[in-house]
Amino acid sequence: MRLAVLQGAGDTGLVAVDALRPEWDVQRCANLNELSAALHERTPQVVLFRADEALVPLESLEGLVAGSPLVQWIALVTPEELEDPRVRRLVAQTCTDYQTLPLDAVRLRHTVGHAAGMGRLRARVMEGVTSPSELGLVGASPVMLKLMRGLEKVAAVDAPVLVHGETGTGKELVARAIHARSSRRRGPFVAVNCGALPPTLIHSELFGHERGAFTGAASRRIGRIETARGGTVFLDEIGDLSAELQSHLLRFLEESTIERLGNGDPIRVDARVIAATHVDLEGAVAEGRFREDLYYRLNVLRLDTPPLRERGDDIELLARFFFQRYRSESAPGVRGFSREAIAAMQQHPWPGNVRELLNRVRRALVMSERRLIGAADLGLDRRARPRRQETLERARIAAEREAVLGSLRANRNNVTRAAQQLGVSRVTLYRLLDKHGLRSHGAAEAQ
Ligand SMILES: Nc1ncnc2c1ncn2[C@@H]1O[C@H](COP(=O)(O)OP(=O)(O)OP(=O)(O)O)[C@@H](O)[C@H]1O
Repeated sequence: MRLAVLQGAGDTGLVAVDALRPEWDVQRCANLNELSAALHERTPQVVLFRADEALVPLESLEGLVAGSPLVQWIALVTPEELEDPRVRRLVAQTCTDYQTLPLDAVRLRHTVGHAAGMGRLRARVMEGVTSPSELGLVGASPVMLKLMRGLEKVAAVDAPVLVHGETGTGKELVARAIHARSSRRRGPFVAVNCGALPPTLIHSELFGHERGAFTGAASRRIGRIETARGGTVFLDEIGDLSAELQSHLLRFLEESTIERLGNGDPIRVDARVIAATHVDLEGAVAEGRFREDLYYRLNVLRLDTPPLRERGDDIELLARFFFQRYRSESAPGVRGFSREAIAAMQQHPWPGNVRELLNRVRRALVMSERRLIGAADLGLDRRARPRRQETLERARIAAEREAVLGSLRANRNNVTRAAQQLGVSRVTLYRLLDKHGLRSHGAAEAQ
């Protein structure tokens, strides 16, 4: 069995670790980079680490733990270190067990053996469920694990898939993961954003055209669906396709043939379609904007990417993951997130989902001037955000403006009559007109 040890500064008690040999194949890691490499290359079942801030920022360590859900982590701590609430949290929330220093060889052997057993048990529970990180997806929340299970199932078959979810929830990442786990993984993965191109261009983008098919078509062009031959084509924002393109796509799904613009001959193409949408396609069908037959054809295998606000602790996991990924862009010395920043992230509604989180963390990495990224660095400082009272205030101002405008309209811009109707003096009404920038409405001139 394999064991990795992240050594601490001035470590004592490593004799006890060495005593685990030869039953355990022990690898010593001098720093976080070495441990990270060991996790990828040798996949140890158990990691022993010193919760030693001098060696490694605890936040960074948490990020590493998050990325290796099937490894059992055992903290080696002094009783004093356990007095630090951050150490306590790390141990309680992420570790299988802990040992107090100085190490006792017998107790250590028992603990790592027990952790290895726990690891096997956990692996069996997770059987058939690929860990999100293995797919490039970070997350351990129940909604993400459900998505993973669905992803495994759809990857095993070859039918079209519909991925539905709010913007920035990882639909493309999910599509890539399906492709990577499918029998087509050696073929190409071609992504097209159907909403990003004007209707005139999207036709030839998807299906290609022959030379001279339209003015400006100087040469033949192979469409993206054809380019995905043997692989997967990912059609993002499928709800934006025109009626004509919807029928071409339906034909492709039913007959596996396409026609290039300017040439009526059907061309056989073997490519799997994964479509994505952030809009409710059922609604679009009801309104006649999306073909019902195409919808049913796509909706056979459907996955929903959950909004970030429903992923609980994944928010923190993802933040630490992005922190690690973009760390090199940061000012030196930035070591993690403050507790206030974590709390602000938990409370934020994340309308832009994972993409928004990624952007906020990246920006904070560049902007932060302190050791720990604060809520303000993430743009989530509650003091800087409008408070509820101010929102109410804005609503009152809007209502006031509406009332003034309505009364002026009803009284054909006669200020005297409007003032009477509103129950204020003319002077007050003029003040209100100035306040709301309504003098230009012609009201002031009308008496
Ligand atoms: N679970 C995750 N783990 C790690 N990175 C993620 C995860 N989900 C999304 N991301 C990252 O967030 C960004 C947005 O993801 P992606 O482009 O897949 O979202 P989308 O739902 O397809 O967005 P849109 O609706 O705007 O097309 C990408 O940089 C992606 O790598």
